[in-house]
Amino acid sequence: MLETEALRKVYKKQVAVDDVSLYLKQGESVGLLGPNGAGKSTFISMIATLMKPTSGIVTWNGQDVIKNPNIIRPTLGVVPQEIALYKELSAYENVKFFGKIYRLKGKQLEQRIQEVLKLVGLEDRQKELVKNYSGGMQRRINIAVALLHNPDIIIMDEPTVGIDPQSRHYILEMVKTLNEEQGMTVLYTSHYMEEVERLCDRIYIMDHGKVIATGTKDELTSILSSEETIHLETDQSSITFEEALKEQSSVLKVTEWEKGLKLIVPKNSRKLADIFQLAEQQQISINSVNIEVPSLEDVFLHLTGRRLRD
Ligand SMILES: Nc1ncnc2c1ncn2[C@@H]1O[C@H](COP(=O)(O)OP(=O)(O)OP(=O)(O)O)[C@@H](O)[C@H]1O
Repeated sequence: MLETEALRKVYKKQVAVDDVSLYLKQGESVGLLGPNGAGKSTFISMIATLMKPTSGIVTWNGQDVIKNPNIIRPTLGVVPQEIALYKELSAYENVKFFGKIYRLKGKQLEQRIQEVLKLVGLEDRQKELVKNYSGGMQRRINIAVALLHNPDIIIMDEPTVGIDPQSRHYILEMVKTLNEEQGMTVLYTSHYMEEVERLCDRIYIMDHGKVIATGTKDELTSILSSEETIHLETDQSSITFEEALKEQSSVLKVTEWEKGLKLIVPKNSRKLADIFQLAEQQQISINSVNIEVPSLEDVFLHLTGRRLRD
């Protein structure tokens, strides 16, 4: 088990990670969900022994990782956010270079190179120079490098940011396979709640350096189980309509979404008739109404008053 206790990092005066306690059991897939700047990269740099914490504890099977980084390094694969590859070399040459750093040799090295290239779906294009790869393909090679030494745990820092949909789909499926079929323990950071919902058994929601909620998706959304979300699709935006809705006693929150307004109301509050009446008074046409169970995005909004992607 990998565990942190009150892990903290202060950069000059900025508290980037504020006493975060988290655990990862063997074989679990755990998500760290939070907006940009929440402290996710700093947190995982500390558990990956790439950065010293200001205070706090990291243990791997009960042993102190900060005092002795070598107890975790051989079992850990880290996929950083930045692409860390030699662009003038081919994918094969890159993976081989890093394999040698992991002290793999000869037949074993060749075998592992081909296994990881196959895993990331790029074995057919391994001879091409990395500079000619798309951003998504480069990310996949970055992941291949992290898997070379057959780690038990993989830590991925927002691996799908800014890449093409095909590579994104490939990476998500691969993470699922690594976890479900090969039993690899996964720590996956993202600001895309749908990725974390899809991949992770348990989720930590982080904001401003702190863990603000944790649990399974069902446990987290049950924070809002007494509420439901109404999506109103309208043909125009209207501040007065929005304000009128906010004044309704049983409307808890009103926010905008791309096609209209999103309302959080107590469950079964039977607000629809009132909403339609208000819309008519304001001469707003409602094109569709959709009542939804809450998502992790709603949980984040509820806890912080902001949207995840602000
Ligand atoms: N080297 C540094 N020196 C000073 N402040 C830093 C440094 N690295 C990060 N920070 C600050 O610490 C906070 C947390 O940053 P961090 O990169 O860990 O967040 P994040 O959740 O990973 O976001 P992102 O996805 O944008 O990287 C931010 O406010 C950031 O500006």
